[in-house]
Amino acid sequence: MIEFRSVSKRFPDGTLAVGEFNLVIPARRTTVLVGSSGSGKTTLLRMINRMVDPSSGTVEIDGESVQDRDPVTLRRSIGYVMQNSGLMPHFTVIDNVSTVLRLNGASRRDAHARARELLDTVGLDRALADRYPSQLSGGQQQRVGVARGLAADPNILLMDEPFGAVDPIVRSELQQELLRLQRELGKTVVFVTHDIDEALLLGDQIVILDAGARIVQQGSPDEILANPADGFVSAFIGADRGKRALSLRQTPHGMIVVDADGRTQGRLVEDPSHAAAQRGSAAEPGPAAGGGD
Ligand SMILES: Nc1ncnc2c1ncn2[C@@H]1O[C@H](COP(=O)(O)OP(=O)(O)OP(=O)(O)O)[C@@H](O)[C@H]1O
Repeated sequence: MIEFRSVSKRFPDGTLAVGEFNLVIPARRTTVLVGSSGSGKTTLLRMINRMVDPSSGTVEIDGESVQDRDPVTLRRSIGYVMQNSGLMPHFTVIDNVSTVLRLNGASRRDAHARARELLDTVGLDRALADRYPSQLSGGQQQRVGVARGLAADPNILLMDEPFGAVDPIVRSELQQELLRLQRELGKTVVFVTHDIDEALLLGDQIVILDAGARIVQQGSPDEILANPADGFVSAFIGADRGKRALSLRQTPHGMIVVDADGRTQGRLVEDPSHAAAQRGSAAEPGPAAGGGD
């Protein structure tokens, strides 16, 4: 678990990037920080691994203040994936992925063996291991970035707009890969994005931020979609637009679902898993059903 307690960050030029910020980030879940440009998302992320130190307040990991940890060791124990992959251009893929392992003392042979496994984990062909970053597509570079972030098998993975610079199709593939990885690995992921659709897709917890990292709303995707806290959140999630505002319409052919523009989107069907759960609970003998004669 990561906890921000009354954290503020004022940069030397006087900019207040984060003001009195409090948040609990649960372990083994994905928390998405979403907000417009300059709302302090990156600053928050970087305070977790001490790339930025708070001006006041504390950031704790499992109850221990990160200020009490050596910044270099702390940084190597936390995965960090950024936009444009942040790969070292003169290192091959395999060397980029194995750098942290080597810094942590692994032999070259062991580090490379582990790095090859990581290429499998993120869905990259091992044949790419000896290429340089410039010889990869943007999507492949981001996968290498994720492999590198996972190299030290960190409990925490910080992701700063990792899919922001790739085209929409590749972006969607990478999002699906992250969902799969998260199901398999169960890391504590803190993910920063501008994109509310990405936030709703990936987040177990979503934190919507305004300037100065003021929390406008925090909750699960369901909670936020069903109950936007105010007009700002409604506008941000597009609550009244397109597929976010579905309604039922009776037609001569049956009931259909239409979007905010009146375009047909589909029909209502029973959710099979929900129906099965309902049947299961109906089959269990309730208190009144027991006892008999
Ligand atoms: N080193 C710095 N010195 C001064 N001001 C800074 C510094 N780094 C960030 N800021 C300012 O702090 C505020 C928050 O920046 P931050 O990068 O955390 O926002 P963000 O939400 O991640 O933005 P974006 O989505 O554009 O990346 C901004 O006003 C920014 O200009």
